[in-house]
Amino acid sequence: MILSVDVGNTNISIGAYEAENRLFVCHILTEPDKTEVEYAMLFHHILHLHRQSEQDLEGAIISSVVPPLSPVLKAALQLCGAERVLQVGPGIRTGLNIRIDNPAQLGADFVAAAIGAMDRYPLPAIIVDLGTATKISVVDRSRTFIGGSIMPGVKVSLDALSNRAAQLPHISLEGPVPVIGTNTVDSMKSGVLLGAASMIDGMIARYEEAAGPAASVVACGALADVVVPLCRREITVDSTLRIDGLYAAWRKNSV
Ligand SMILES: Nc1ncnc2c1ncn2[C@@H]1O[C@H](COP(=O)(O)OP(=O)(O)O)[C@@H](O)[C@H]1O
Ligand SMILES: CC(C)(COP(=O)(O)O)[C@@H](O)C(=O)NCCC(=O)O
Ligand SMILES: [K+]
Repeated sequence: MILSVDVGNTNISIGAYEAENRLFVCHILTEPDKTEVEYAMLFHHILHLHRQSEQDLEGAIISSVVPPLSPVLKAALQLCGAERVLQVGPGIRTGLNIRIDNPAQLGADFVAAAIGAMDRYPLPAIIVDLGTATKISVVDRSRTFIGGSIMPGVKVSLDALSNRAAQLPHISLEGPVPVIGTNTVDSMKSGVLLGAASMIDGMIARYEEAAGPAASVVACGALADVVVPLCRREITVDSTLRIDGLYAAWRKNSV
């Protein structure tokens, strides 16, 4: 069994794989102060909860945008018996050409999602990743990552708004979203959710003006389920894009 571990600024997403099969997916909170033993205990329990044995754990692949946690998670996975632990970064074969000013600067979550997209969807692909930050990027027909956009995440901007405005409550993003709000909560939902959806539609149009029509538009990230249904553009939600992309990278490096 191989674990793919995608460390974002809010959640650590974990996928377990055996040959062609994904055995389970789960998410834990990103907690930079936890030690390797604490993460090892979490991995241990996660495997147990999913009726998997630590004995079967062969290796793992990590993508991390929280640098101090990378060595901690690597050590935790080794404590659980993973002999080989890879990390997305220089020296790892991904099949993706990264053609930006400084490829080493690119967040590993962009890389993981791009590998997932080129593995499963027709190219050129536009990828919309709705995590802590909202990210949009494009992989062209020749499997080249040509660049992207980074904006405040939907929840991050909502929280910032509630924190900064004395009369605005903290709200959840569930339920119906009216276009024209007639009370504070509905007006916030309209602004934040339809605003994000319209921004994404608008950005996809601009990406296509700049890079040509996309053969696929794919979305991932925990907020994709809330925002993508509000978009006008047809977008495929693929919640396991990053962790499946990581496993694809593992396989490319294990021959
Ligand atoms: N059910 C949920 N579980 C986790 N995060 C959620 C959930 N619903 C919304 N969120 C929000 O989604 C964002 C995290 O998305 P995720 O794709 O896990 O991001 P990251 O990889 O940056 O940690 C946070 O802003 C979080 O508040
Ligand atoms: C843009 C990000 C903060 C997004 O993080 P996330 O939403 O996945 O937690 C992360 O990809 C990052 O730190 N990137 C480095 C800068 C870059 O990609 O250009
Ligand atoms: K994550």
